[in-house]
Parts: sequence; structure tokens; C-alpha cells
Amino acid sequence: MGIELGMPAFAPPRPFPEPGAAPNAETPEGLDGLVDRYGRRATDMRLSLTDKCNLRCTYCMPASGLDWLPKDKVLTAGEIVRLVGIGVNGLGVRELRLTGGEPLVRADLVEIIAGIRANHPELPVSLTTNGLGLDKKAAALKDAGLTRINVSLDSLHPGTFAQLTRRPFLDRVLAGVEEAARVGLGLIKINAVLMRGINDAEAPDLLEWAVTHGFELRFIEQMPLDADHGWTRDGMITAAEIRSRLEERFVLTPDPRNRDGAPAERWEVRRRTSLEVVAGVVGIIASVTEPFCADCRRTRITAEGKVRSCLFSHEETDLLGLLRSTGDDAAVARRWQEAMWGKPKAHGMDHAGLGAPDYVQPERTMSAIGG
Ligand SMILES: Nc1nc2c(ncn2[C@@H]2O[C@H](COP(=O)(O)OP(=O)(O)OP(=O)(O)O)[C@@H](O)[C@H]2O)c(=O)[nH]1
Ligand SMILES: C[S@@+](CC[C@H](N)C(=O)[O-])C[C@H]1O[C@@H](n2cnc3c(N)ncnc32)[C@H](O)[C@@H]1O
Ligand code: SF4
Ligand code: SF4
Repeated sequence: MGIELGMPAFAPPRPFPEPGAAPNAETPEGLDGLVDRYGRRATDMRLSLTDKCNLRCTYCMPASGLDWLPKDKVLTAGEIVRLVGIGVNGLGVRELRLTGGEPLVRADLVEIIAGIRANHPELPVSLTTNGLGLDKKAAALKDAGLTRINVSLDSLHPGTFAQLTRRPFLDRVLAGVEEAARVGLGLIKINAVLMRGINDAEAPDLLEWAVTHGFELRFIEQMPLDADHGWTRDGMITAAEIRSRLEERFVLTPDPRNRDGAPAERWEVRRRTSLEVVAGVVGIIASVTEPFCADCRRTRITAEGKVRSCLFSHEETDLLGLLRSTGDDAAVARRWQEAMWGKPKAHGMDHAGLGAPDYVQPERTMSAIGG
């Protein structure tokens, strides 16, 4: 019997539990871990190491850059290691993502990873990076204990890459990806944001390149987190469009592995010219059109030590002041729990709706939040 190929109809999104408490209810005493009013538990810690970046992706940063934080306002390596310890030992954090801004611009990145690894031998620690400088640092990152890496790459054409990032550095990013693969930095994931009329037609070529090299490509729907406020609901490329573009050359079938709270919905990829062979896997992150907030497991800390319970939060809770004024880790943990208890239901609101009339874009851009 032949295998059935092709995309099935979509299952309805997981229903949201009713909130266990009113939005402004006090945080209960004796909470276990980073739980919120909707019964979600954050176990995935995303820590921004810096707000600085050496690219200027149009969907993220303004051409002129941003006013960078002064150095004394940014978490030090020691503070980062301490915060991760509080999360892992006291609050149920089970995986760590280092991000930014561009984490590779931090001169003490290897020291940070080694410090975390020394305290947590089993913790999965991954890095999301634009890949600039990775060719020089991949081996040291691996030796320090980095588990794996996601590299952002939107185009394989130098001109299109330069148009999207406002910098002519495609070769350097490719060299970084190659070196990360050479030193064995886990499964390499490649993140691509598709922009209409710029790189959307390139989607099948990007996928061909990724599966040929054994990388897992993930297409990301553009979210309204850009400094230029250029996002529109109609202008963005939706997950449905991405799937149908890929179907011109590939057949996608749902990856049977459990999604397990991941933003990416994964698909097995077969080339139309060779249907018996699974060539690889592609993920599609449909934050706008197929939101996954009901199963969100994320807690974010910005480069200046503030908790953001949601990517789209309008509120932040400072931990840096407390970290610097007290050696009492329990007090820091309690404040972190309070911040997470108030986590909004979805997209920074108590209903899902990116681009809905009542949606208000957060002041910070993706680079300043920590993507
Ligand atoms: N709505 C929403 N989107 C997110 C969130 N976290 C990540 N994303 C989107 O997913 C993209 C990829 O994030 P990464 O940090 O590379 O990786 P990941 O998706 O968390 O996951 P891994 O598969 O574990 O590598 C980001 O650029 C965002 O566009 C989130 O908490 N909420
Ligand atoms: C903010 S960056 C930080 C890490 C690193 N500089 C990089 O580019 O990988 C993390 C991810 O966010 C994604 N991103 C940035 N702005 C976005 C937006 N407006 N919508 C969707 N994804 C975005 C990027 O493509 C990148 O994969
Ligand atoms: S997406 Fe990453 S590389 Fe691009 S501007 Fe934002 S922080 Fe920099
Ligand atoms: S938008 Fe907020 S609630 Fe939804 S998945 Fe992202 S961080 Fe979680």
C-alpha cells in the first residue's frame, strides 16, 4: 500500500483554559515554579545577552540602529550565571536559549556558557544568532558546552541578503554555518523570515539548500515587532502561503513527533522527484495566523535583567536591581514568579489578535526584547 502524502486539514487550535484568577489578582503564596493564571508553566528560559547587533534586518531594527544600553545596565556574566541558577534550581527551568540582539557580539560569551555549563551539566543550552563571527567562535562555543545553534538566514542571494539585513555579509554567515556544522554544534536550525516581493519566491530554494546540508529550516511569520512599524496583516506572508509555495516542489506531511510546546509546526519533506525518501524536516512558526500561546512555556529575561512574561508584554519586572542589592536568591525567585503569574493570555493581551484593531505594538523592537 502506498503512503498517503499531502497536507491534511488543520486540527482546531488547543482550547484555552479559563483563567484561574482575575488579571490583577495577587500572586498566591507557595507557587511551585513559573506558573501563570491560565495554568501554563514556563520551563523554557530565553535570555537576551545584549541589545546590540551588527545587522539591521528591516523587520527588526531601524537602519540607523538603536540607542544601545550603557554597559553598567546590562547583566554581567556573573549575574547571568546566577540568574540561570535561580531558574534551574528553584523555578523549574529545563532549557535555556541565549539570544539578543546579537549574542556573538558579547566578548564574554564563551565564559558565560562555560559558567552555566559548570553548574548545570545536563541543561540544554542553545543560541540564536545571525552567524556573523561564528566561523571563528563555533569551536570555542562547542568546547564551552553549547548544545546547539539556530542561525538566521533569509536568503542565499547576496543582493537579497543585503537588502534584508542592510549589510553585505552573506558569505560570512555561510562560513559561520559551515563551521558550526564542522565542529558538530548539534542539529543546526536555520531561521528565515519571508518578506513579500523580496525573498518569498526563494522559499523552495532555501528548503532545498537546508535539506541538502542536513539543517532544519524554519520559516517564521513576520510579527509586528519592527522598529519601523512597517508590518501589516495583509502584507505578511502567512504559514498557509508558505506551505503552498513549498508544495510546488516538495510534499509535506506532518512530522509524527510530539510538538511539545514548540512554536514550530514541523513537516517531513519529500522531493516531488523522489517521494519514497524523507529528505528532511521543515518547521513553520505561525505566530500570527496559527498562534500557539495556549501551550506557551516561555519566560524571557531582557539584557538589562527584566522579566517579560510574553514576547508582546507591555510590562516588565526588574530583577537586576534586586540581584545587585541582595544575595537573597529566594527574593529574586519570588519576584520572577510574580511577573510570570500575570502573564497575558496571548500576544500581550487577554485574547489572541496580532494586528486586530485593539492590538498595540510593544515599545521595544524584537532585538531589544530578545527574540
Ligand atoms: N509568538 C511567539 N513567537 C516566538 C516565541 N519565541 C520565538 N518565537 C518566534 O520563533 C522564532 C524562532 O525562535 P528561535 O529562538 O530561533 O527558536 P525556537 O523557535 O524557540 O525553537 P527551537 O526549535 O527550540 O530552536 C523567533 O524568531 C520568533 O519569531 C514566542 O514566545 N512567541
Ligand atoms: C531578534 S533575533 C536575535 C538573535 C540574532 N540576532 C538572530 O538574528 O538570530 C531572533 C530571531 O528573531 C527573528 N525576528 C526578528 N524580528 C522579527 C519579526 N518582526 N517577526 C518575526 N521574527 C523576527 C529573527 O529572524 C531571528 O531569527
Ligand atoms: S533579527 Fe537578529 S540579526 Fe537581524 S537585526 Fe534583529 S537582532 Fe540583528
Ligand atoms: S505571544 Fe506570548 S503567550 Fe504567545 S507564544 Fe509568544 S510569548 Fe507565549
